[in-house]
Amino acid sequence: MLITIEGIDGSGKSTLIENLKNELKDINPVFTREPGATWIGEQVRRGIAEEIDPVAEALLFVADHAAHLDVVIRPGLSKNLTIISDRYTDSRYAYQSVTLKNHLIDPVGWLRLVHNEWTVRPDKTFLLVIDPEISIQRIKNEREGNEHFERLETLKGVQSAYLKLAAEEPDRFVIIDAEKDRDEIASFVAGEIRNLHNNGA
Ligand SMILES: Nc1ncnc2c1ncn2[C@@H]1O[C@H](COP(=O)(O)OP(=O)(O)O)[C@@H](O)[C@H]1O
Ligand SMILES: Cc1cn([C@H]2C[C@H](O)[C@@H](COP(=O)(O)OP(=O)(O)O)O2)c(=O)[nH]c1=O
Repeated sequence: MLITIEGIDGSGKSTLIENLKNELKDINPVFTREPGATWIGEQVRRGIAEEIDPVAEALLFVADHAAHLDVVIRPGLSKNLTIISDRYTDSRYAYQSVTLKNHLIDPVGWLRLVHNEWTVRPDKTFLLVIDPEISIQRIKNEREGNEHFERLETLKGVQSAYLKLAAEEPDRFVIIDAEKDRDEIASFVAGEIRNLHNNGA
């Protein structure tokens, strides 16, 4: 089973994942992430830091995804493991719909074509939703915040793209109020994943 955790920068994904590692020890899921599950992730990070051409950047994220499927996702699913990924394809549909909006007429349509036929659809996606002003504040408290995605206007656009995706696939997406207490969020998501795991087993 493939579970993904999505949300804008500073929405609390890493915090949630760390808590899930504790709460789901009995299930022993595989924790993974995009970008960065393979060496291609290092090139993606370089591309982000250098603010390379948005089409080149998008295709690096796609290359990272293809390698991630090959090395982690498909082998894990074939062993019937429960996989939890910190970001996945919806990150592309949400972020690149913003970064490519001045380059392509229909960025999401283009991205769907690029992924079709080889990607693997998640069984469930938990989307952390937060006021982008609050997420920016959270990020500022802990890091420099110079990644080019970590800008208020960008994060507002990314979040509305995420919400549109969630509205299109209500059975897959679970929307989480990311402004709630972190322990409350973690125990709710852990409970949902445990149920899915038990029903799928
Ligand atoms: N539910 C929460 N309430 C308040 N602060 C939170 C919550 N979840 C995470 N944080 C804090 O917000 C910041 C960003 O969280 P993080 O998990 O790194 O987000 P992301 O991985 O989505 O970028 C961290 O300082 C973290 O401690
Ligand atoms: C997976 C993915 C991430 N991103 C962005 C989101 C993040 O701002 C950035 C780096 O991802 P990530 O390492 O998850 O960020 P963080 O610094 O919060 O741990 O890349 C995309 O634009 N497209 C994608 O397909």
